[in-house]
Amino acid sequence: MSAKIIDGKAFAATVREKVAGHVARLKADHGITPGLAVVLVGEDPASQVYVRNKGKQTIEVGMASVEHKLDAGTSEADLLALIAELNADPAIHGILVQLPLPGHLNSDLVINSIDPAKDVDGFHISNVGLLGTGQKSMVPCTPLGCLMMLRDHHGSLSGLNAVVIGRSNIVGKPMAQLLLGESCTVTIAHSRTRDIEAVCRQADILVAAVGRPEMVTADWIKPGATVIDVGINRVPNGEKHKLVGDVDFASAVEVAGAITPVPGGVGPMTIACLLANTVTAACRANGLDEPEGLTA
Ligand SMILES: NC(=O)C1=CN([C@@H]2O[C@H](COP(=O)(O)OP(=O)(O)OC[C@H]3O[C@@H](n4cnc5c(N)ncnc54)[C@H](OP(=O)(O)O)[C@@H]3O)[C@@H](O)[C@H]2O)C=CC1
Ligand SMILES: Nc1nc(=O)c2c([nH]1)NC[C@@H]1CN(c3ccc(C(=O)N[C@@H](CCC(=O)O)C(=O)O)cc3)C=[N+]21
Repeated sequence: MSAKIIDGKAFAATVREKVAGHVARLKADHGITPGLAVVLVGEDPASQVYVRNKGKQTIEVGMASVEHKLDAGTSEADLLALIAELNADPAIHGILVQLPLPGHLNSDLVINSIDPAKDVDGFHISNVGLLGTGQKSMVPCTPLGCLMMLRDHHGSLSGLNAVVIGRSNIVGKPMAQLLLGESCTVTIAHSRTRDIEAVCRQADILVAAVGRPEMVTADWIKPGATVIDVGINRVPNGEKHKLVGDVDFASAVEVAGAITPVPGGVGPMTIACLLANTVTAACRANGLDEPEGLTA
C-alpha cells in the first residue's frame, strides 16, 4: 500500500493566505505593515535558495521585505551594529540572520543580540527557554511547519511515539520540544545512537533532520507511520543537481502511512511559518490580539 503524500506546498499556500488576510487587516485597521529583515553574510548555497523563495513570498502576502547582503568578511562589530539598528527600527517586526554564518563570527553571540520579540527564527536563548518551559514564545519555523502538518494529519498526537533524528538547535531540539508539548513520547536519535534503525521502527511519527541524502530507508519505518522529511540535500543528477531529503522516498512511500516529499514538503512550510511569525510579532509589538492558528 502506498502512503498518503502530505502536500506541504499546498498547505503552505493556505497558511500564506491566512497571513495575507491578517496583513491586510493590520494595514486597514491599524496602519501597520509588518516588516521582515533578512541578513545574509556570505554566500551559503542553502541559504540562498531560502532567501530567494522568501523575499518573493514576503512581498506576495503584503509585507515589507528588507534584505541586507553582507560580504563574507564582514566583522562581528559591523554585524552587531546592523542588528542594533534593526532592533531599534519600528518598521521592522522580524529579523532573520541566515545560518550558518562564516566561521569568524560567533553565531550564538549574534543570534542573542537580536531583540527576542523580533526573533522570528525563535533561536534566541529567551525564546528557546520559553519554548522549553511551555511559555509563549517565537517558535522556530521548520519545527512549527512540521507540527502544523502533523496536527492536520492526525488531529491529536497525544500518546504517540515520536522519534526525531537530529539534535540541532534549529530543527531537532525544538521539534522534540513541540512534540513533547503535544504529549508524544519523544526520543531524539543522533549520530551516536545505537541501533538507530530499531529505534526508528518504534516511531508512529518519524522526523528526519539529519542532512544525509536518503539515509532513512523502508526498513527503518514502522508500517503505517507518519514520516516527516526535513532534509534538503543537493545531489548530482547527470550534469545538474536535484534536491533529495534524508528519507529514501521511493522505498519509504511503500511502508509509511503518510510522508512529506522533498521538494514540496517541509521547505515551503518553513517559509510560510516565517511569514506567520512575522505577523505574530507585529501584532504582539502593537499590543493587538495575535492571529489564531498560526502559532504552536
Ligand atoms: N526544510 C527546511 O526548511 C530546512 C531543512 N534543513 C535541512 O535539514 C537537515 C538537518 O539540518 P540541521 O539540523 O541544521 O543539521 P545539523 O548538521 O546541524 O544536524 C544534523 C544532526 O543529524 C545528526 N546526524 C548526522 N549524521 C547522522 C547519522 N549518520 N545518523 C544519525 N544522526 C546523524 C547529527 O548528530 P550529532 O549531533 O551526533 O552530530 C546532528 O544532530 C539538513 O539537510 C538541512 O539542509 C534545515 C533547516 C530548514
Ligand atoms: N536563520 C536561518 N533560518 C532558517 O530557517 C534557515 C537558515 N537560517 N539557513 C538555511 C536553512 C535551510 N532552510 C530552507 C527553507 C526552505 C527551503 C525551501 O523552500 N525548499 C523548497 C525547495 C527550494 C528549491 O526548489 O530549491 C522545497 O523543499 O520544496 C529550503 C531550505 C531554512 N534555513
